[in-house]
Amino acid sequence: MIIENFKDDKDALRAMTGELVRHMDRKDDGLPFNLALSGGGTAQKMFALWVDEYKDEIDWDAIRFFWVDERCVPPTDPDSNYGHANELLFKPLHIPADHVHRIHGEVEPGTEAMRYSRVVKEYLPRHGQLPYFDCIILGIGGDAHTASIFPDTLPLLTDSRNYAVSQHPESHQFRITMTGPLILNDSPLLVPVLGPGKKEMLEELKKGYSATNPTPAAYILSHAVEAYVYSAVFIDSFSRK
Ligand SMILES: O=C1O[C@H](COP(=O)(O)O)[C@@H](O)[C@H](O)[C@H]1O
Repeated sequence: MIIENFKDDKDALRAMTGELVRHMDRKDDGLPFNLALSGGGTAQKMFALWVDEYKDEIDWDAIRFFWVDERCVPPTDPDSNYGHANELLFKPLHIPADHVHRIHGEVEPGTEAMRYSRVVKEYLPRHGQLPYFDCIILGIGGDAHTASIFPDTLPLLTDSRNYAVSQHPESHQFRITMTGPLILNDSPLLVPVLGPGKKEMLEELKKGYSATNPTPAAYILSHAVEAYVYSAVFIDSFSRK
């Protein structure tokens, strides 16, 4: 895991986007680039920057969009991760609907987690037994949750399903989340960490996953083959193999 600190959110997102573009350039099999998006405030900033600065810099037509997680609400709900991507990215860039594979947050969560697990299984190539994304953009919350795997839903880190149902510990909102084995199936993890209240959590992350720091983010970042954290929350840059 490498954590690099930048002077502000935009610079962190620019560095992350540069790495995304390098991954796209390296892919030379002529097949679509399968990208898994996260949601939340960080993703909203990222979409706005992409439209402002990367409209003509990224081959948008080559990308097929998937999600790391979704809140179980309709797409028109202000909480919908797809809803933000649609308003802030897909509509402004005229992304074709058949390039977007969203999680149906409006459907019964258990049924939808199974359906989306199948979609990903059928659509994506495999590495070993599991589907493989060309890049996963992963977020981390102030409580060190990642995807929608929260400190009180740790079994999802080793769940054998591709996607499963989770629940936010405070709001009790249902979520559908990619599970640990799929997140850790060799896909490059690009991890922008922006927003207030995340400094302490990042300092803890540097210590790695242990009995005293058993958080979802620490588990994922400690077990990932390649994970790069782009932050702007004022910690020293850090690298650990
Ligand atoms: O609830 C969620 O939170 C995380 C982090 O979001 P942020 O607002 O702190 O940037 C996000 O990665 C995840 O996709 C989302 O559903």
